[in-house]
Amino acid sequence: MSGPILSVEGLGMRFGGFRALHGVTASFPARMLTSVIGPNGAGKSTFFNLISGAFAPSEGRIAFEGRDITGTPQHRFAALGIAKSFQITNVFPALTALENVRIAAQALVSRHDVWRRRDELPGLAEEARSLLEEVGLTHRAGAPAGSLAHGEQRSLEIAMALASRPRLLLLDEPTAGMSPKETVVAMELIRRLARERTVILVEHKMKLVMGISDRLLVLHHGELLAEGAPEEIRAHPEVRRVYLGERA
Ligand SMILES: Nc1ncnc2c1ncn2[C@@H]1O[C@H](COP(=O)(O)OP(=O)(O)OP(=O)(O)O)[C@@H](O)[C@H]1O
Repeated sequence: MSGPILSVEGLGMRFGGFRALHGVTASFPARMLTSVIGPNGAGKSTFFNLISGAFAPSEGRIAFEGRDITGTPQHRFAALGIAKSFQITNVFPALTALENVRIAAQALVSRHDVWRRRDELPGLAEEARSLLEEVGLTHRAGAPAGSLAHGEQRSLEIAMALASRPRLLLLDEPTAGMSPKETVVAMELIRRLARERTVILVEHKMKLVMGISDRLLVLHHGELLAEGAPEEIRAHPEVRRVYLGERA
């Protein structure tokens, strides 16, 4: 097994006097799918916002590939090799699926090539097509993004996140609002994506991620309650008590 791609030490976040997250120390192995789960209010979104740079932590450190990135502004994350896809649908509805991905890819390339017309940048259309293929949307390339089904739009957002060629992909409740059928497709996609890169997934529904995760972290009341392989988490008495509740 290779070393951790991301590690957090004593990570914490306060909102005014309220401690939403406290003392979380954990490592995320490279090329694995780790899910961060926990009941309502456990601190999952706060944790996601800290490791994706949306908030600077009130306490603790974050290291990416051995480098301290604590407090790095969010707009620098893509250049570091970290991308995220949000719960909120984030596509340009009037543009085609392909154009949406091409724009995401352009945003990175054109930063280094400001004099050229953006639509002339070489290789971008091909790059966008291969990203659409990776998320299973080739057949929808020419469709306006706004006409895609909800699940397809979420896959499109993932393709846009992949445009920065991240080594670490962060996903916040990627199946929120999906039908059961769309959820199955999304889970298969995420599992496939995790073969090529590291994925950290934040999810409320434990059952959903048990089958696809290599490892799980369980948060409860803002603290790390447990971590381990799915079978360890499933059998963990504290997790069963706080999370599975009625079946404990
Ligand atoms: N901006 C904020 N200001 C004040 N309190 C906050 C803020 N964001 C989160 N909290 C509180 O911090 C705690 C953890 O919230 P968080 O959203 O991280 O949990 P969660 O595990 O994602 O929950 P859920 O599954 O319900 O989305 C909650 O009690 C929440 O009310």
